Amino acid sequence: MIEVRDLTKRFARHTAVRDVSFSVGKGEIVGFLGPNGAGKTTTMRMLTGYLPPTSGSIEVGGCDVFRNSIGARRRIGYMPENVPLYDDMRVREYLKFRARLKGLSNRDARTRVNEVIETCGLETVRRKMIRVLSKGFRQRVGLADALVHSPDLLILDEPTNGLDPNQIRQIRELIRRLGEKHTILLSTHILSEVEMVCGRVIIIDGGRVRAQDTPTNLVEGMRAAGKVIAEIAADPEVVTGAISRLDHVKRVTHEGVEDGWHQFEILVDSGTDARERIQELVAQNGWSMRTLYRRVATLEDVFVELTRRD
Ligand SMILES: Nc1ncnc2c1ncn2[C@@H]1O[C@H](COP(=O)(O)OP(=O)(O)OP(=O)(O)O)[C@@H](O)[C@H]1O
Repeated sequence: MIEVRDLTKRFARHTAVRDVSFSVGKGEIVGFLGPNGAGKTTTMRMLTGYLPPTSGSIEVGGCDVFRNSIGARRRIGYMPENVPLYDDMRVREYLKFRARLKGLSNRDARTRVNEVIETCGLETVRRKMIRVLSKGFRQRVGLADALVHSPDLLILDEPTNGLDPNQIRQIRELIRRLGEKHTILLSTHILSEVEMVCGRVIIIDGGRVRAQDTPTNLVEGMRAAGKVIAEIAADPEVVTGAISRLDHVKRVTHEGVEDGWHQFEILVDSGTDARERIQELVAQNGWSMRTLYRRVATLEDVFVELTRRD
């Protein structure tokens, strides 16, 4: 459904997106993750044809987004980060207006608007002015707008941004339902959301793709790399230095202290387990230790590991 090849976008001297390539198959729900400023919005704006790339190519449903922009846009429903709505229009009137702008006949527009109002749970507010809607309902209107011309592909830029936990859950459920009929590319900062709805994840940072895989494979890869947590009552600098010198230990981070017990996070090489050697080290030095366990990795660990700045 989406084929992105060597996509680059430069703004004056700043390169926001560099040589990004990925594809999204029909029916997939793909999470697009990255820290602030990673290049997610810039990439999504290029995918939807709003921003021309400096170089590279994008095909959506077999149409080149720039050479055949009308064909591509017909297949794309885009919900930008801050949904621009007309506050002085009523929900139904606004959606009808948008449907007509997207080329639907008067009759088709009426039918589709009724359908998307139902799909997006907007029945109770269909006659309300957009100005009076809560943020959750505004997001639904944005989604209904993205859906009104029956696109195959939905591109959603932080659809749950700024919503309360109940609204987040409702929008997430809606996205999951939409995923039964549509291909979805979705950017978000909420990693638990990605684990719940996305079959695959693309992580970008500094404008480059750092990883793309299923959430499970990413987490498994991380788990294989392994993290051990230890709480030791001894000088943290001495402990950090000694553990760092053990074989297969990649990094030791002093996480904090509680009642004299210093907590350390120890990253070890794939397939190794440093716990026995840490135990020996603690015994040899006569330190006290109250915790030593391997920690199960989460998608958040993968994200932090791939995008950390130090
Ligand atoms: N029109 C522009 N002119 C100049 N620089 C820009 C422009 N748009 C974006 N940038 C820069 O490109 C980089 C990527 O921005 P982008 O908005 O794509 O990031 P993002 O991953 O969507 O971040 P966020 O999660 O904060 O929305 C940033 O450094 C940003 O300042």
